[in-house]
Amino acid sequence: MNHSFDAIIVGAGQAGPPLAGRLTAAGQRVALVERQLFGGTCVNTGCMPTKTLIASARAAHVVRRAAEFGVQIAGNLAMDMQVVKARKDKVTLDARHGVESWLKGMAGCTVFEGHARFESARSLRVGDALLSAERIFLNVGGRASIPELPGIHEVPYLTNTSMMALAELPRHLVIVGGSYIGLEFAQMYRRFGSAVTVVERGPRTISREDAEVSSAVQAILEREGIAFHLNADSIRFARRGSDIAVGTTAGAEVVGSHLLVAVGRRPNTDDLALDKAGVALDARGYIAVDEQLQTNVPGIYALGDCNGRGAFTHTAYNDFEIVAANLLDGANRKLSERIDTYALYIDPPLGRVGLSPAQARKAGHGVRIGMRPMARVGRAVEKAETDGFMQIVVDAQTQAILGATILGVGGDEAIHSILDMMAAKAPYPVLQQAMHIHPTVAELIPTLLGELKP
Ligand SMILES: Cc1cc2nc3c(=O)[nH]c(=O)nc-3n(C[C@H](O)[C@H](O)[C@H](O)COP(=O)(O)OP(=O)(O)OC[C@H]3O[C@@H](n4cnc5c(N)ncnc54)[C@H](O)[C@@H]3O)c2cc1C
Ligand SMILES: NC(=O)c1ccc[n+]([C@@H]2O[C@H](COP(=O)([O-])OP(=O)(O)OC[C@H]3O[C@@H](n4cnc5c(N)ncnc54)[C@H](O)[C@@H]3O)[C@@H](O)[C@H]2O)c1
Repeated sequence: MNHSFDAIIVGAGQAGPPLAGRLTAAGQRVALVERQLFGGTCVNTGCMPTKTLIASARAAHVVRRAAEFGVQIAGNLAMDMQVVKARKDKVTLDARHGVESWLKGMAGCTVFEGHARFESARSLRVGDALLSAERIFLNVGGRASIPELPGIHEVPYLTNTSMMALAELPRHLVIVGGSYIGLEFAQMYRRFGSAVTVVERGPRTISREDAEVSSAVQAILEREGIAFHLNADSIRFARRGSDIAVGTTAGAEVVGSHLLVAVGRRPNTDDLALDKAGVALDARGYIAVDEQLQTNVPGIYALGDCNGRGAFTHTAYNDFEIVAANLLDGANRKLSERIDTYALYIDPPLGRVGLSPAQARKAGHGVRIGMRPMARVGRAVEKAETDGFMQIVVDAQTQAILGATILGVGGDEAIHSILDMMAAKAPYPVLQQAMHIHPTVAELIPTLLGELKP
């Protein structure tokens, strides 16, 4: 069957559904294709389920510390992993059904459930249906990358996706990959009560961060009892009875009951028949896009994780906003105008915006830096959560705020105070002179700016 539309959207992740909303509201006839779960990674196997599980893990952590706050609890703490999973499943399912029913009830939007493959630059096949349109938007996301490491196919391994079905407490969870996914799961399962070991090939965890952030994060996690094997240059896997042995360095191995592989993600670009449309990939296999998110083929756009220009829900959503504004509102928004920002949801969280000190120096800025341990932040002291530090980097000549790091309680929220000033292109004295609410973490940001050092 042939179907003609004004636009085809492939993928119901973070950019596709809101784009369908804007295009149909503008009177366009839209086809939206989803092959698996509405809401994509964030809703089903990424942000939402992990942050829900992290909330359960934090509850356990707070209970363990109860006596410090004068709260006496009789008996031992016990996790009911069935309840933990059921709570996570409900949050995920509610969100998935919300996206699905929104799209299926959207006037002007026809939903096709199946795998889409290009037949030409203007058409895609989904099962028996051949869809054609002048504009095609790819929001196909990515999946866990599983490299051909020695022995990987001889052992049962988990990814962020299969972790979602786990309803038991691993005796010993070994996590290969010490970055965002690995560290969030590491602390979560340690707090649930598992022994946890992180095996990382590089010399430090979260290697995109400055070394002082990596070491502070590792120290926080080690204090909770998580073991780290860094510089693991002999990663290999073997069965040991019902357990799994993970080779780390020459002659050394870690044996655990469960294995999570979290060594990065790859885009879902290999099964789209992009060659039939002539869409070019970059060297890493991501769909190459210009400042407006358009591919080398006019009329075909790529949004979200599949374009390699961001790897977060907010970057996927921002891609949607740029495309919608340019196509429907006559704007000229550009990808390069957005400011990098994200959080790592260990507890306390790591909030990041813009350049780190090392990145700023590398980019040629003369820098001044404000730095304060959370132990000198009243709000953190009151809450007895004094791990971490806050740090801000400004340009010594222009007074522009270049970036900031808040590793500490409330860091994921407080960082927005700095992000928004950067978006407004305000020089740092504007933020320094703002009166902030006491007692908050953010109230120390003006203080930090009064303590800048070269
Ligand atoms: C464990 C984990 C935790 C995370 N935590 C956070 C976090 O806290 N904060 C944050 O900002 N980001 C987080 N992320 C990243 C975030 O989930 C992703 O950046 C985001 O979901 C990307 O959205 P997207 O729309 O690009 O793609 P996706 O959400 O992956 O959506 C793509 C959709 O396209 C569909 N699809 C693919 N190919 C086809 C095809 N050929 N035909 C039809 N349909 C197709 C897929 O089924 C999928 O539904 C996390 C990721 C993981 C894995
Ligand atoms: N809070 C958040 O926003 C959040 C949370 C989780 C994931 N995410 C997104 O998901 C993406 C993927 O996260 P990730 O942690 O899987 O990947 P990553 O690319 O950030 O890190 C992969 C890690 O695995 C290590 N590694 C690679 N090969 C290895 C090997 N053979 N043996 C041992 N270690 C190896 C790397 O050195 C690196 O530390 C992130 O880029 C992020 O955008 C975001």
